[in-house]
Amino acid sequence: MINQLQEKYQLSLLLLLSIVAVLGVFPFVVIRFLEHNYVAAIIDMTLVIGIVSLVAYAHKAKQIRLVSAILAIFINAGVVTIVVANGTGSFLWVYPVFASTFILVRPIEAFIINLVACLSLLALSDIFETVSLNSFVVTIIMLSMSAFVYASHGAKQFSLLETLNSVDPLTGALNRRAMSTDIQAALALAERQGVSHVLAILDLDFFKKINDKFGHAVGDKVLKDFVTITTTHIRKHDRLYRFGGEEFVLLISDSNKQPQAFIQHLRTAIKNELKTPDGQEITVSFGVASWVKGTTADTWLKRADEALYLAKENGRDCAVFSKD
Ligand SMILES: Nc1nc2c(ncn2[C@@H]2O[C@H](COP(=O)(O)OP(=O)(O)OP(=O)(O)O)[C@@H](O)[C@H]2O)c(=O)[nH]1
Repeated sequence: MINQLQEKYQLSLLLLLSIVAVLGVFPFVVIRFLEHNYVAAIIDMTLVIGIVSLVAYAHKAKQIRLVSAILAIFINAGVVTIVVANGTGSFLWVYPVFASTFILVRPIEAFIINLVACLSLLALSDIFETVSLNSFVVTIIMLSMSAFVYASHGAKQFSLLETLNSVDPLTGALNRRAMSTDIQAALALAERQGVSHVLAILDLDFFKKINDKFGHAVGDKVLKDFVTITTTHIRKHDRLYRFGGEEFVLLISDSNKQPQAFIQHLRTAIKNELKTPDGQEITVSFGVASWVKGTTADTWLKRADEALYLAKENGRDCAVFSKD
């Protein structure tokens, strides 16, 4: 969800950049033509057309990160070219272009792109015969450093927001919001490409007794331990979500061809490793439902929940697979 928000934000920045390019650079294309400075006019025109085309492609293909990176390199290369070709007449464009780079790519990437552009300017342009090299170096370092600090701060805040939005604060498992988004994505993948997933609800057995006997704080620790243990036994692409209380959802990706064996292995591993403070084993019941054609998020969870009910009825510490 936050990722979608970030993509929309990045896309709106790209759109803004293309508007600025058209409104800010295009008049110079006309001015350069009128001045018969055709080289500069062609470079400016190439920049405008390149920026607008790349942004249109990003909008259509949703390749926002890739296009942003290409655009960052493109505008830096563009500003170096125009300064080399046009000299001090285009020199001031270096500053807004360097600052814009931090909007397009990660701070460290922007810093490197700026550095390469800066060194290219020093090597290729003769503007430093008229512009003070010391002033240029100091002002450009100040600009890049300020933009770097500001962009890094923004990136950290975004990552914190992402964590707050998608992670259960007690256990560190993903939360229900993330689960809803991922289930929808898994359903779309299954319908489009036949990449199916298995969904399991995991419920700790007699958890209330643990709370009653050892207190809520120990209950909390058991939940945390459960997440740590489970996470070490699932693969990178599998996802564990806290569904509520002592109930968790596991979304297992298609590449696991033997979900039954995997679930039984996981159940045994948790039983062997998850303990009460006095060393008693804690067991877990599983209700498991594979994706079938026509599955919705609600029916998938319902089938897993019904299977879990049967697992509890069967005496707990077991996994029941939905038959439909
Ligand atoms: N410590 C702790 N306990 C919680 C939390 N959320 C829910 N619980 C407790 O989990 C317990 C769930 O109890 P039940 O629904 O009866 O389930 P159970 O005792 O595990 O029994 P079965 O599921 O039938 O095996 C309740 O006592 C809740 O108070 C939590 O965040 N921390």
